[in-house]
Amino acid sequence: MLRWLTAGESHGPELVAILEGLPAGVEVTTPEIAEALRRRRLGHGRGARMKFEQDVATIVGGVRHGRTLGSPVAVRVGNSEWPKWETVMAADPVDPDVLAGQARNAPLSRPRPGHADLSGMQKYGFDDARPVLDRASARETAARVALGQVAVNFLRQALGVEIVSHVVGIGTVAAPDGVIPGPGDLAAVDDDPVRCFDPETSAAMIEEIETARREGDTLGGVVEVVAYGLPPGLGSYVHWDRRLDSRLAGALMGIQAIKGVAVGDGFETARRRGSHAHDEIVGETDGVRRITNRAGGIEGGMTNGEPLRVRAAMKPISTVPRALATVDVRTGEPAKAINQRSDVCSVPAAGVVAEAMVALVLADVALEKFGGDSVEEVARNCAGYLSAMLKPPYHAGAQEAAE
Ligand SMILES: Cc1cc2nc3c(=O)[nH]c(=O)nc-3n(C[C@H](O)[C@H](O)[C@H](O)COP(=O)(O)O)c2cc1C
Ligand SMILES: C=C(O[C@@H]1CC(C(=O)O)=C[C@@H](OP(=O)(O)O)[C@H]1O)C(=O)O
Repeated sequence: MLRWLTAGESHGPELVAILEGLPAGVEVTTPEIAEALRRRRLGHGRGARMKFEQDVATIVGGVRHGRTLGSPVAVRVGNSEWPKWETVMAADPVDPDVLAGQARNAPLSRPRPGHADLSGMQKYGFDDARPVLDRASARETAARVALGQVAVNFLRQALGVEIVSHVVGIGTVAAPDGVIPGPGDLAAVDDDPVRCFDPETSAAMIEEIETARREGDTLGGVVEVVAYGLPPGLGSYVHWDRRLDSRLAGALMGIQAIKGVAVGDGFETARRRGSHAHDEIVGETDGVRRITNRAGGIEGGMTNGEPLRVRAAMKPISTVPRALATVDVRTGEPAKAINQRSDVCSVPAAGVVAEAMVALVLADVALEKFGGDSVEEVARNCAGYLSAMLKPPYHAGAQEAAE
């Protein structure tokens, strides 16, 4: 079983992330993790903080000379802005006179609609939204992306799996169906300002973001993650919590602001007749394949050998510059929500986070299926499974006749 945990606040000194259960021998370096973190900062529509803040990645456990040891992998993602926040966010009590002089330390008493602020204050008994928003913030996704890169390397090295993501919708602008990046197209996607694989749609998306910015508004959208090279049979139909689709949905919904997940053609499939909703199977000399991939590579909660395709829908950024109505919790009077600097649209970044979550879940189900304490052992187990896997025709006589 693969487990992962993150800790840290948005304006704290650093985020900390641990990945436990990975085999030994996965090649991974600090520059690769730094590159994944750089990609997460990409995208037209990101706010000022993305420009001046640096993520400082350090691997502090589980890796030696560029290879995992089989022990927990621990990564720190330092926040270069920490000196500005040090007093406000200090772990230990700070002299009240020193704190009184800090503008940043003023209690945030006007909770922002769409954020965790108000419910978090009620739940944990805070009269200040700061401790809530600092952990609820999507800054935490940097820690997940750092671990996701380790999972990406494992999947590539053990199974030859490649993961790409792209933006398929921003606001009401949608990319045409069927325009999907191939396994080697990630750099091409990243070159686009909104990480959209269709140039015409990309231009319209940028325009949409600029219009929202001018109008003091924010946007959401839809990202798609595609994984190539997965063997059939990862996940299972035998119990709800072993279904790969359920685990992917949970992991993607666990990203801040994700409000919907669709596997394959998702909600569109519900509008079709059965004759046009499923993927017909044809025999080939070396096995079987589906003529279409409407299911997105998952049937019965398992991979079916076709590319995995999963989408996540992100709500518009909650900190709307044209500030939304709220209540000042000190007075109970109507107020405008706190309005710090913020992204107008973070959908391209959410795509990179979604890749990480998909990679972690796929690494988990791959290890469940193939076990193994080293990358080589996992690869051997997978190769053995594939070579022994039943291929049509199944009955013994036909197999013998074919041989
Ligand atoms: C990559 C990424 C960046 C985000 N940036 C911002 C931001 O700058 N401002 C903001 O208000 N919300 C931002 N969000 C969204 C908030 O974190 C999210 O709306 C909030 O946590 C509440 O969402 P929830 O109801 O799903 O928890 C971002 C989300 C992601 C995934
Ligand atoms: C810091 C990141 O994203 C932040 C996510 C975020 C939120 O509310 O989720 C709000 C903004 O931070 P602040 O409130 O300090 O302006 C974003 O910049 C990041 O992605 O690294």
